[in-house]
Amino acid sequence: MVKIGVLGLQGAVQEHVRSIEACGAEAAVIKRVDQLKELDGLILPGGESTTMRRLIDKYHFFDALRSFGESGKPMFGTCAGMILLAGDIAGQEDAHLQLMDMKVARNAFGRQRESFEAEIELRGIADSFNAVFIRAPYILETGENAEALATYDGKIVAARQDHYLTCAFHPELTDDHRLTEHFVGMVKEATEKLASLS
Ligand SMILES: NC(=O)CC[C@H](N)C(=O)O
Repeated sequence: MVKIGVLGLQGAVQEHVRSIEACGAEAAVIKRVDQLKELDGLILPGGESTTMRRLIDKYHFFDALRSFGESGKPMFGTCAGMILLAGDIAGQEDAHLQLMDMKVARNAFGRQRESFEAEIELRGIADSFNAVFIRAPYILETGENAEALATYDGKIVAARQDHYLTCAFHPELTDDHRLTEHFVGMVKEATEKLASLS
């Protein structure tokens, strides 16, 4: 069984744990850097990216999170987690982990639409998926290696690049676990591949 962590510094942590377990994988809340080495994959949850970044620095997670991704272990960033993964953030000089080749815009759906739900198509994953958006970002552009998996209102709201997965909404807040299941599949695949290399 693969073990998937949820970065537990801030945000929607428990809901992701429940969702990982519903997909038949083992889940762990990660609060210390040394816990990362037990993991096959990691979810960066939704919450507040600025606060999360402050805590990442405070608890010395920054380099460890980058190395985790660079070692080939899958990461899934949801909402604020998408902002943390992005290589470029509109209107901001410094991005955070810069593990995914994409430019994102924060709080991008506007004030009138702070939170909403929408049915979207997740390419290759679900024809119709109820997506919960909360002060959501979206992807303005993706690099060559990234593949857009979903759009809403003409904006890219989910993407995959190699072993990185990201979405602008909160898949952990409904009982539809298909996107998390997709990530669990990515983790299984990567774990087998990394084992065969070692
Ligand atoms: N629900 C969320 O994760 C919101 C993200 C938040 N707007 C941010 O910039 O971090």
